[in-house]
Amino acid sequence: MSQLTNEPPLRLALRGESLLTSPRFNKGAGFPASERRAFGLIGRLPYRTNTLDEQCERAYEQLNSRDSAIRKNTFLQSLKDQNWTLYYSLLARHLKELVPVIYTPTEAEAIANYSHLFRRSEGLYLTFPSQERMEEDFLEQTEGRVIDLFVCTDSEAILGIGDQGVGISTAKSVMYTLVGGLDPSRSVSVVLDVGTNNKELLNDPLYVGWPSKRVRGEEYDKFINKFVQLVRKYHPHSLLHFEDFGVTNAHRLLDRYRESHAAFNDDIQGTGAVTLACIMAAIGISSRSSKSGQGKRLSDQRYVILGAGSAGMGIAVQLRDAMVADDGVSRAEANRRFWLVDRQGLLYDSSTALLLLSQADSAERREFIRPLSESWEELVEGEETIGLLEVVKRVKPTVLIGCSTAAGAFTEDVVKAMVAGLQEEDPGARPIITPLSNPSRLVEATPENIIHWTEGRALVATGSPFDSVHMEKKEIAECNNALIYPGLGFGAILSQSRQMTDRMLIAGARRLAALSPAITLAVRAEEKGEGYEYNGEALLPDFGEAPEVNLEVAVAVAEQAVKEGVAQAGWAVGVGLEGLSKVVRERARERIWLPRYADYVYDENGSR
Ligand SMILES: NC(=O)c1ccc[n+]([C@@H]2O[C@H](COP(=O)([O-])OP(=O)(O)OC[C@H]3O[C@@H](n4cnc5c(N)ncnc54)[C@H](O)[C@@H]3O)[C@@H](O)[C@H]2O)c1
Ligand SMILES: O=C(O)C[C@H](O)C(=O)O
Ligand SMILES: [Mg+2]
Repeated sequence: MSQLTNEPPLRLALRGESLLTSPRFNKGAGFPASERRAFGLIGRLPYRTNTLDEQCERAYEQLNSRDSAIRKNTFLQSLKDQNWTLYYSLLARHLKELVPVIYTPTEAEAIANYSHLFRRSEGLYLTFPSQERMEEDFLEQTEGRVIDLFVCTDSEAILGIGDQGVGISTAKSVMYTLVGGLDPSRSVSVVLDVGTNNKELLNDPLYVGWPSKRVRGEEYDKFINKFVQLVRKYHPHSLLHFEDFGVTNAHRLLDRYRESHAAFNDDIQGTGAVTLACIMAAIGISSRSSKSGQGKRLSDQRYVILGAGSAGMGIAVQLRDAMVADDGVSRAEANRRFWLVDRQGLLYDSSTALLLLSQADSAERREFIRPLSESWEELVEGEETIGLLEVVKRVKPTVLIGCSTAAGAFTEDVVKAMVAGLQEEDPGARPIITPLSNPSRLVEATPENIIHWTEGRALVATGSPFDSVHMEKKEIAECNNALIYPGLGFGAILSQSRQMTDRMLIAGARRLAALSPAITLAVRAEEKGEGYEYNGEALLPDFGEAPEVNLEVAVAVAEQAVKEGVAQAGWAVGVGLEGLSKVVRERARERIWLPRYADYVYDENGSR
């Protein structure tokens, strides 16, 4: 028995060098004397045994001797290659500080330099020219393993930095463990290498991916399908997470697979869910601040979204679905609350706009196209594009969302026009502005600027982390899908849901919104019968609280899966609604993986 955890010792078949080079089981200087003897490690390690605390202290010192975020990122990557327990313990102890180092925004730089920083391979690389042997390669790494999660990418639209050939899935998997509590030995990061159209990479002799133009069309679909069918055949209960696929494939693939497997597209659904939570919280604050009523309901708002790609459409659809579910409005009515602006300006039914649309896969977009009849005619005479500023002046949005990759697109003019439009109705109105493009340098406007241009009135959240703004002490929430997807995924895995349904996503978002610091304070004040005034609290919980928050999200999602009858886990079958919450929470707590050393005994038939 482990003295710390009361768990039985782990039976291991690895010894000596193989144990020290297994990141999953290695303890480095943390191996106690008894295990050093049993596993042939005495001469392989210096004398003293360190505690995990001491190891973390040493690793933190080493990390801090690196002077830039990218060098810290590479150091942490090496640590992960050596010792998972130490890596995750260190991250967990400095969560808020280190999430931006291993994930957004530093991960963008790491991926852009993937081939030059490359040291050790990680995960499963499935490459187009080797597709004949895909099953063999897949089984080589997965056979006999229990796998809960596959995170796959074809790297065509990495964050806002475009086609990177290979990258991203490992950083996403790390967040599943770090904040979602998923056992890292039960997840696989998959690179689906179908080439790249990035000329710099193609011309780089050190590029490690397949140096060929991107495969498209039927051949591409067949390749992806082959992979998905392997996942379905060998791991039918796993969650299949799609990340950073190009806009022409993202929706299509999700629609194709989501009925038959628990498939999830993070850029569409993760972003949709975290933004829904953020907007719910923001409306909670704006409606309390506004005299004439900015409106309490999602359907009371006017939304302008810049960038109608995977994220923009995911957000529109998620907000729309929540309006239909919560506000009792029809789908058509809810669609009319949105004005989508892309490269060609407002999406409206002019011939040019439709021609541009037909070049992209636009089934989702079509529902949101504005009819020309709504008094834009005089504006478009002789010119076909209706730009963001004009849209903002006309629409007077209460919510402005950016997921365009267009750095600085929310100009002072745009933001001030939004304020002016709202103040016509109510001088106390609070514009809700969320520039979500990543990494930080692509943000549509910095929080600092937005807060100043709006004289402190705006409610702001961003995609990448930003410091708080001192004017009126505004805390800037990070509205990044990593605040919710680990919990959404854990909920689906915990319940072995056969699908990730829309209602599971809404349940997760609703739970996250309820945990908003700004809302929590408002509700507390009201419960005590005290007056409430917004004082700049963050709209969403901080990443430092992400593990607790994601546990709550997971519980909400798993509960919803049971209620909807899509949960297939043994514990979920036949469990009644009464006491469901308690059962789900207990199951979740049992499943959470925490970075700590188990005791080992040698067994030649044990794990390796
Ligand atoms: N905060 C988050 O959690 C989160 C999640 C997903 C995506 N994002 C960010 O959102 C951005 C978009 O991601 P995506 O996955 O939707 O990419 P995408 O390529 O699918 O979509 C981008 C869209 O923006 C449009 N666009 C490009 N330039 C524009 C301009 N100047 N004006 C208006 N529209 C323009 C493109 O035509 C496209 O439709 C990225 O920067 C990404 O990092 C953030
Ligand atoms: O990766 C992130 O930080 C969020 C999102 O998935 C993105 O593509 O930007
Ligand atoms: Mg992404």
